[in-house]
Amino acid sequence: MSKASHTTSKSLLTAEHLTWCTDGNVILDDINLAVNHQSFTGILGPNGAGKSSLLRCLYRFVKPEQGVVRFDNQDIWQLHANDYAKHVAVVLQEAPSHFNLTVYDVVALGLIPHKGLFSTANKSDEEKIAQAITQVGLTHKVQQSFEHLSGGEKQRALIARAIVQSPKLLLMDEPTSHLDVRYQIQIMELVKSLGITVIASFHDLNLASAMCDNLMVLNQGKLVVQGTPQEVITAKMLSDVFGVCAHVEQHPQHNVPHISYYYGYKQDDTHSGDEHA
Ligand SMILES: Nc1ncnc2c1ncn2[C@@H]1O[C@H](COP(=O)(O)OP(=O)(O)OP(=O)(O)O)[C@@H](O)[C@H]1O
Repeated sequence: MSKASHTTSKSLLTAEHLTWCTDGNVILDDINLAVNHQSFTGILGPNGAGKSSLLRCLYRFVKPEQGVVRFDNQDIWQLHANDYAKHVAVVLQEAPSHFNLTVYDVVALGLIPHKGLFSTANKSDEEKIAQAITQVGLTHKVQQSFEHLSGGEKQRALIARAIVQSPKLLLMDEPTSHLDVRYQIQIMELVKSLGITVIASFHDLNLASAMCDNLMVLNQGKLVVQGTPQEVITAKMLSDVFGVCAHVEQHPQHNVPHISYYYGYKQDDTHSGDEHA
């Protein structure tokens, strides 16, 4: 279990001593992290731990009080906003309002950082948009109003928009929160297959374990554990950070940690039966 990160030339994104406060409270407390090119990083942690706040600092929505975030070795606050937007796509928990826009229109918005607001899509752009819509399984909804999609369909449309943007870095805040189990797996495998760098927050720890190369666990604004799923997903971490009792074993298909939660346990039962603890 590693508690420190090491910045290397393989890092696309780094944060050093990142601290963000609001209303007199420290929300992110001296975070250090390094995310390698083409890796898939999961951010875990209990409600209120600071996952969304960290993502907001990484996509330049809020400016930290202290510390620096670097993208390709450049301080993100020294970059022109549009230059950063060309390389970084964001999929948030709450779908933005896109009144009167069809699914096609919303997915096409992914072109704006590259082409500007008023340019029209060419043939290759149109093919890219159509392919992304197919990849997320929304071909039958292409002319439907975005506002009338279900929560999961909106999430998939926004992931298609991110695919069209062709970013180097994709940041996602609980990207599977509205997806049924088939689309949770399918969409995460699609995102993984893009070969880009991904950072996503998860509440589904088994999904994160199966999909991510690296995991970072936040607790009360601090980055308390980081490493591979094997290093991070242990009964001790689940007890210490989430306050739950669980058994961790290897997933039968691909040997990553797989959690079974115990219900109605007494505190003394924690850590029972887990060789990873
Ligand atoms: N703009 C803000 N003003 C005041 N408090 C904030 C603000 N943004 C975040 N917080 C507080 O910071 C803490 C972390 O919030 P954040 O949304 O980052 O947590 P999270 O780990 O994403 O939680 P969840 O799993 O519930 O989505 C919370 O206590 C929240 O109330």
